Amino acid sequence: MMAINTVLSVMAYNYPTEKLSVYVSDDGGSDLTFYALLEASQFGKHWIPFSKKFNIEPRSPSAYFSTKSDPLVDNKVLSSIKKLYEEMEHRIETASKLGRIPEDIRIKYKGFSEWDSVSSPRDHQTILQVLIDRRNPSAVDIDGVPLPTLVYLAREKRPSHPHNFKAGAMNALIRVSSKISNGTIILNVDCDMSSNNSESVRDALCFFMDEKQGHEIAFVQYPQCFNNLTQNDIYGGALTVIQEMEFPGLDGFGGPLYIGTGCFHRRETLCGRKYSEEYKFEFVKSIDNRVQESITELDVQTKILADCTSEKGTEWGKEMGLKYGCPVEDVITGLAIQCRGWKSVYFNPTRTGFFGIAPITLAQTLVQHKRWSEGDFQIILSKYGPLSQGVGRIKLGLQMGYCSYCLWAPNCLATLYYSVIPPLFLLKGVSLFPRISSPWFLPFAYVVITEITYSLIEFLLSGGTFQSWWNEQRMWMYKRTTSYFFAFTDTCFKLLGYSDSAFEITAKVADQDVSQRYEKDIFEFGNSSPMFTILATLALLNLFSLVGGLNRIIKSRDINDLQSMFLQILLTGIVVILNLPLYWGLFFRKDNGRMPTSVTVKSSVLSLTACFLILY
Ligand SMILES: O=c1ccn([C@@H]2O[C@H](COP(=O)(O)OP(=O)(O)O[C@H]3O[C@H](CO)[C@@H](O)[C@H](O)[C@H]3O)[C@@H](O)[C@H]2O)c(=O)[nH]1
Ligand SMILES: [Mn+2]
Repeated sequence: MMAINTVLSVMAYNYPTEKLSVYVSDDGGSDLTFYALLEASQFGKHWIPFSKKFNIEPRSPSAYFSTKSDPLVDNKVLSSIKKLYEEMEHRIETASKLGRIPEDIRIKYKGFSEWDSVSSPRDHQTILQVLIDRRNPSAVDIDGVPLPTLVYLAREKRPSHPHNFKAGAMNALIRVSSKISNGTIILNVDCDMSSNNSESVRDALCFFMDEKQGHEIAFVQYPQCFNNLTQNDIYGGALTVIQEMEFPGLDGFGGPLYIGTGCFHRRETLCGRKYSEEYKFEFVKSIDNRVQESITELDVQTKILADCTSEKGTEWGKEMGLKYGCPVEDVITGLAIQCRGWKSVYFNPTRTGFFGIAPITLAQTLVQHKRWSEGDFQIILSKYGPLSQGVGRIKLGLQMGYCSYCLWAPNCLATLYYSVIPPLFLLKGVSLFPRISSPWFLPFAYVVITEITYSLIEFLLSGGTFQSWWNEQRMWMYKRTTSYFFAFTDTCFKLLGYSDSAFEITAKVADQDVSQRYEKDIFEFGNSSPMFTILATLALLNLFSLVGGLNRIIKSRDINDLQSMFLQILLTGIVVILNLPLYWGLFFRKDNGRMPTSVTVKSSVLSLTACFLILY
């Protein structure tokens, strides 16, 4: 349902339907997805004219039905379309509960027969189905207006061939679409990211078609916004500062990063074309570049393009399309495009362009950030990095901008050091920082105060609240000590040739009680990931050190001790306060989202051992 809401939202853009084609890549290779899409193509015949007639926003049906009622929409029409939607939803959900397609439908559409030869999602032939073909005169909505083309693609997958994750899927789509509609501009969205603004296509085109500067622009990136964030945003999912401060900043140095979704690309640039001054694209001439072959011929010719062997001996994944071998295919591809001389644009209109789904558990968030920081770190180490290929090709400011993300992973070292060494030495009674009365205390005080004030001001100016800033500080620490740490070590192993990096998909569905806890801003631990053991060990280590250290100082009744230990007490104290929800999860919670007992035991043993080792 989520995916077809995305599809319907982009099919209903305010844009001439005969110039709009929608391609769905199903890397799961599931007949249920195909079935859902088939249903969506039928429902679209009602939905598209409805949304245009009443000019509704947003155009994802589920998002629209959950908004406040719109006085301009005829109630009778609304309830009938809502009924159609709910019936469709019911059919799709029944089919997915049963795990199979109703027999009558299966017989009616010959497309389903493709699945007779599918043995598993990772081992099947290419399945390409044109669900709505605009060359077909009967492909019209209930008012007789042509519908946008709709294509389903499950590229071939064989265990013997690397499929290259999302980048591989995108490249297959680029090739297949070049044979069917060959649009000049490609918008790419994740399956969970629906359009929230029906003008986005026209808006983006304004940049590309600008008479003075349009020809320099390779892609127009919208911010990645989420509509499932909670008020206090305990997992820092809003990425507030990145979207509101950093990306606009990068825009001034040649343009933002490509972040994989909500992005309009020039097809040609994405396929590897270099920028040149003389090159001016003629939009008018190229309007009718659709392919004229009949659908059956097309099918055979086009299908091959999504086969495993179609990339053999080509530049796909290297100089053409999205690059392979990096967990953040988007960022590395965008950087390569900018290094070829192109600019990008960051566009953040008042009416949000797209809404996606942010991870709703701590584990998902940390895994996502592991992928990001690992990918970004690999970029800087590769020959395509901002400090290698980027030198002289992009502006210094942009190089620095890329570096601030690419160096996330090695940043774990400093954070791990500060969350282990100062507390342990506090416990032992060894002072590591200057005492308050010393002039050397000033630089430390300066750094602490300015860093905190700056980050708070930046956060508030970006539209965040104090509470969510505080929560973000916790996530800052958690990401550095786990996601970035694993990303760093995995990359080192990879360099030594021990492992390979993959794209771990962010979960899109959750148990009801998980979602409920998320909505109440209650931390979700609930699994025994090694990341949680690290977090719990560090939290306990700081707690024991703080208690032990303060105890020693109080007993000694010496003000000098307090003076010389002040910074260590402050640091350890902040870590402990930030970790309050974690202690709660370790010792007091009874629900399924608490820390598993195994983590409690492991982390207690580890932290106590560290404390004993330093003491004795
Ligand atoms: O083998 C794969 C893996 C992923 N995907 C698709 O890639 C998209 C993004 O995957 P998701 O699991 O939602 O990852 P996120 O962490 O949310 O992705 C963010 O980070 C990625 C780079 O790491 C970018 O590509 C995404 O656009 C960006 O939203 C989804 O539509 C997936 O269906 C594939 O098609 N094939
Ligand atoms: Mn996602």
